[in-house]
Amino acid sequence: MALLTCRDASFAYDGHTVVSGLNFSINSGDYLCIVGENGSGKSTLIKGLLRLKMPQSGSILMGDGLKANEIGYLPQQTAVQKDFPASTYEVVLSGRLSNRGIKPFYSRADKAAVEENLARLGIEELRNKCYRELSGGQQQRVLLARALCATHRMLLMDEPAAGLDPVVTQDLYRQISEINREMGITIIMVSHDIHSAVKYAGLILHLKNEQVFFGATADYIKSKIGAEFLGGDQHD
Ligand SMILES: Nc1ncnc2c1ncn2[C@@H]1O[C@H](COP(=O)(O)OP(=O)(O)OP(=O)(O)O)[C@@H](O)[C@H]1O
Repeated sequence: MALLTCRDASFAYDGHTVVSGLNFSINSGDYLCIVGENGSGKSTLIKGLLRLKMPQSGSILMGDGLKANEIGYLPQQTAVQKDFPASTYEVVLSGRLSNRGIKPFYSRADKAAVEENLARLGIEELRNKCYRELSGGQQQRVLLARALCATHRMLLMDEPAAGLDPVVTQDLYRQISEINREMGITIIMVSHDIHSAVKYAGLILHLKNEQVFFGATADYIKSKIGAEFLGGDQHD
């Protein structure tokens, strides 16, 4: 069975439907990019996949033994998060909170997971630095390490490269791609960077307040909607 299946799902705010006709499945190891113009429903769908928002109609099913606490999340950063007064180490360690259960202290396994993910993202030397003093790209790496501490199965990301310069953005996308290929972690990412989306993702979901495309990236590039979106101006 698929890891996640959206079946005829729609989402609404105060009874007003903002995205509908969602029908797609994600299998273990997939890399999906959700694309579309501003206000097309991408973040709303992410909230639905995280179970923070219930569908107005239809359903979202988890399969393959996936549990809600096995989904790591890399949010769009708010000003408050950027100013968080904790060290890199503490921020990454906090990714283990959902696995800790009722134990009052972090275990040796929790600390080992932090070391592993600091190393994986090449940020060991930032461990004692205050999170708010890091650059935007470094902060995203720390949040990625934190999300990896929470999951071995699926990462959801809402525009992880927002506000980063092009070089740092490409580095971040490369690292995310490695995490997908080398660790087999399923990636679902909202991206405004359509060119990077088609470069790295195997699957594309295009929203326009309804699902207008879901399928392989190669087919998306050949489709009318894909060609238009790739050729046109990005509204960002
Ligand atoms: N909390 C909310 N209450 C009411 N309407 C909302 C709320 N959040 C989003 N919306 C509306 O739902 C629609 C979809 O918004 P959503 O944030 O999902 O789009 P998006 O594709 O992620 O946009 P962007 O690319 O700008 O981030 C928009 O019309 C938005 O105004």
